[in-house]
Amino acid sequence: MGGAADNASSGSSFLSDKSAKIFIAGHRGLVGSAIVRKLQQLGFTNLLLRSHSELDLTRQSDVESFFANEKPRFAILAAAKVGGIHANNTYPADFIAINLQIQTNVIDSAYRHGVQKLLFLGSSCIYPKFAPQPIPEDALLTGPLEPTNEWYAVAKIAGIKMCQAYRIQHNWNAISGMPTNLYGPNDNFHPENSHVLPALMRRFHEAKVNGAKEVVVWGSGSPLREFLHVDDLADAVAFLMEEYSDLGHVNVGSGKEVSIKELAELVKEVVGFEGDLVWDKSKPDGTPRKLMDSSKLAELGWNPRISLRDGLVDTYKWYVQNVQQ
Ligand SMILES: NC(=O)C1=CN([C@@H]2O[C@H](COP(=O)(O)OP(=O)(O)OC[C@H]3O[C@@H](n4cnc5c(N)ncnc54)[C@H](OP(=O)(O)O)[C@@H]3O)[C@@H](O)[C@H]2O)C=CC1
Ligand SMILES: C[C@H]1O[C@H](OP(=O)(O)OP(=O)(O)OC[C@H]2O[C@@H](n3cnc4c(=O)[nH]c(N)nc43)[C@H](O)[C@@H]2O)[C@@H](O)[C@@H](O)C1=O
Repeated sequence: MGGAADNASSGSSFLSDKSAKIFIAGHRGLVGSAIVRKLQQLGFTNLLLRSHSELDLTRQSDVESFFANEKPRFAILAAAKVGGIHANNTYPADFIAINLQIQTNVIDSAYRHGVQKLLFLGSSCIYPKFAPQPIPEDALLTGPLEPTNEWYAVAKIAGIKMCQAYRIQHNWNAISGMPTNLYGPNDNFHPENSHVLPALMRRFHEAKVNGAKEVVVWGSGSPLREFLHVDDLADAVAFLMEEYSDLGHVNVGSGKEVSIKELAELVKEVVGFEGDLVWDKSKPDGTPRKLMDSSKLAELGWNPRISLRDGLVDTYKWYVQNVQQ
């Protein structure tokens, strides 16, 4: 089968045809739902969406049939097995196998069935545990990974390499964006398996409602993390679909880092919990520092807009209206 074509650099503009059929894989998740909101705001009218129960992306023949029948012009891959430090550390087989399956099926079928351009999403955990800070794109594969998420990272690195290989061999327009830690509406607020920001928002909220005196926070509080609101990420995705068609992956960060202790104090304040923090040092800290160098994206012309405080206020409002019992 021939595949899409042949024309990695000169495909027509993403933004110029608002009736183009665009497959957003994972449209009910944190990232996929933000991309849907963004594309709808931009006026796109032909979004192709399938829930996990309608199309299991780990099933190769189902994915192949789906692309053969639907023939989307663009594909954005925001479906993945995702979780925080505890989930990554507890289910290594799921994190490597499911992610390799989903991304291999989607990338290969998209190529075979004429998708003009595909965007793959990785994560800042692809970089070595002790990468130089801020982390430039070329730090990839220069040192050992952080053990709590190496299985997920290996799958994501394979996704980047698959996009590059299809571009090199087939001249196919597949690009990769590497977001930093994200948060916002439709996040996963599971008490153990989620990322730190939604986990703390839920824990502080429940403590406030129940009149608890203390909230437990994992680790030492010293690790540094960079957070980006998912609406900024969705804006960057639309930007990259329009402006970027090249081999190298692109970091997408806010450029601002906070310690987990500072984050916990900020979430506590936004939620309005007035008790104390207790640190559970039996839980892993993970990577000590993870700030990406997003200057490549800035030089292309994109910058984030939403501050952490504003994003937290917005996310807590959404949480109270949509999640809490
Ligand atoms: N959240 C973050 O902080 C970061 C996320 N990213 C990346 O962004 C992307 C999206 O993450 P995020 O939105 O947070 O994750 P979510 O868990 O919120 O969403 C993932 C989506 O993928 C779908 N999905 C999972 N497995 C399958 C499957 N077998 N078949 C079909 N659909 C499936 C899920 O559906 P269902 O829920 O029904 O299973 C869900 O809609 C991922 O690639 C992730 O690596 C990168 C950096 C940071
Ligand atoms: C996006 C990224 O997400 C994961 O990496 P991570 O950045 O380490 O993610 P995290 O949000 O789970 O933790 C950040 C820090 O916060 C501390 N922490 C405190 N209290 C809670 C807490 O209650 N829950 C969680 N999850 N962490 C907590 C926690 O101990 C750690 O020091 C990767 O596995 C990988 O999947 C990936 O790509």
